Amino acid sequence: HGWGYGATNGPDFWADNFPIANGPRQSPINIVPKETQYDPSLKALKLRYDPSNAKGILNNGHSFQVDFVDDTDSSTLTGGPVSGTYRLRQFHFHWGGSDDRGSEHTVNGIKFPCELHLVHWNTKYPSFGEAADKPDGLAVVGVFLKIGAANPRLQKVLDALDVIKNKGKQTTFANFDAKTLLPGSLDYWTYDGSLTTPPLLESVTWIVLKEPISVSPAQMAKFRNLLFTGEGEAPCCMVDNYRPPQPLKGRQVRASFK
Ligand SMILES: NS(O)(O)c1ccc(OCc2cn(-c3ccccc3)nn2)cc1
Ligand SMILES: [Zn+2]
Repeated sequence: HGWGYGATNGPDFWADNFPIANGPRQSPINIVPKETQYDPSLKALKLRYDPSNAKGILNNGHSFQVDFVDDTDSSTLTGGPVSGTYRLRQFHFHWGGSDDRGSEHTVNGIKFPCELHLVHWNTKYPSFGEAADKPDGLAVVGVFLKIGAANPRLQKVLDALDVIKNKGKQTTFANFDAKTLLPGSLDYWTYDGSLTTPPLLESVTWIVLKEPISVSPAQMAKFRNLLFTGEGEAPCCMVDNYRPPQPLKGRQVRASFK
């Protein structure tokens, strides 16, 4: 049976098939703001997303993701801690079975109910797959979701979930502006890390935004209606699909803000 988030295939078992799980630059981490270092040389993050690049929405059995056409430089990340141009490939979320947990990164040990990941790959490589195992191959922007007022920007995504309830289901998802999911401030923390799911490749420059966006309890309930399981299998709710924080192992976390 493949990796997952269950009692017999969850994060504590991943090292069996993916020994890099115990590597030197694993993600997520707990961010302790007082131990981060403000770096005045860090540039402002520049995110330019073209809504027409949105392609589809897929339940991949671990989360759901919105995939983007990434054969041109029309949806990119530049500036921030990276050099060069990174293309938006997909975004997805991690969330808990209740509002007290669900994020992968934590801040002073605090868990948020949900965390959004916008996944980009370095165009110095020919494709996502080629970039995915290079130390500077990927850049993921992490955005915390905090319980509050319903977030209208999430609604189009949440309304699509009913038709992708089961693992392997997908549907078209056109004309979506991922920029609408970003908070007002692009202040960020950044550190060198990894994919937070197998294959756990140590290829990610993490860019975690300080300001959360809002999500309501009713909207969180919609995430929890998804299933890890395929049609015809005993249904298992897609919840708690987050890896806990990993050892920092001497890494420095830099802040783009004072
Ligand atoms: N949660 S997260 O944002 O850290 C995150 C982001 C992206 C992920 O991609 C997994 C993956 C790797 N590959 C792959 C394909 C071809 C060659 C090598 C790898 N395909 N999917 C996993 C976790
Ligand atoms: Zn993720």
